[in-house]
Amino acid sequence: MTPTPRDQPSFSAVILAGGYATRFGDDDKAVADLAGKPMIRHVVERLSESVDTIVVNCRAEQQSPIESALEPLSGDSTVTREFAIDPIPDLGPVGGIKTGLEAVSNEYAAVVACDMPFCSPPLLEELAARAAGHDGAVVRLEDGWYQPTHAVYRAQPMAAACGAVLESDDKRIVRALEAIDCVVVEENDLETPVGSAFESIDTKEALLEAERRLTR
Ligand SMILES: Nc1nc2c(ncn2[C@@H]2O[C@H](COP(=O)(O)OP(=O)(O)OP(=O)(O)O)[C@@H](O)[C@H]2O)c(=O)[nH]1
Repeated sequence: MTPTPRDQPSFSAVILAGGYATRFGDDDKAVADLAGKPMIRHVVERLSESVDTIVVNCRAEQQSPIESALEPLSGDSTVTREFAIDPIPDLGPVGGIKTGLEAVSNEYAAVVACDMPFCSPPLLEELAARAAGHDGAVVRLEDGWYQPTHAVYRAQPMAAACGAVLESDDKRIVRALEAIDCVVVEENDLETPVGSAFESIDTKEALLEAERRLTR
């Protein structure tokens, strides 16, 4: 049965902004300019439609530039922003998800990558509704790939699963998804249009292409 909005638990958001963005070059893609605003700001502004608490996960030296990129945020003064700094950098997205979710006080949280400027609050709301009573909801695309960095999780079990994965030999995020009660939503079963929600900006070329679309 399709979940109704009434079933949707309130949720926080974690933005993953760590890592070294090797495909992007020397710059930090989180604060790279996209159509006149830092990329992470696109993500924060979108998520502010659906959540009242945003946890930004990054390395210690990224915090100050990201804070600058997010100030002042117009019209979202009700959104609380916190930072969750990776105790060990470069553990990959699994490490970032663990650190970010451990800082969340809500039972559920959306996890979104900082390089997904077209992330979709309505889609995350659908995933939150589908996750209700479970440990998470993640989309599987037609090509079989999961979209774990535009998903909703119950914070505590997913953080623990990520911790266990980091301790194991197989550090793939799919192992954490298998360890929790995660609802897998096939792309074709989604009620919300996906649009470009899952598009990640990994290179300078992708940034220019996204800029062209945003400014035309
Ligand atoms: N906290 C944390 N986040 C990470 C780490 N690696 C990647 N991420 C985040 O996970 C998301 C997906 O990252 P990827 O594109 O797979 O990796 P990346 O490091 O950003 O880029 P590449 O080096 O080009 O693969 C992005 O939001 C990154 O900010 C990490 O080591 N720690």
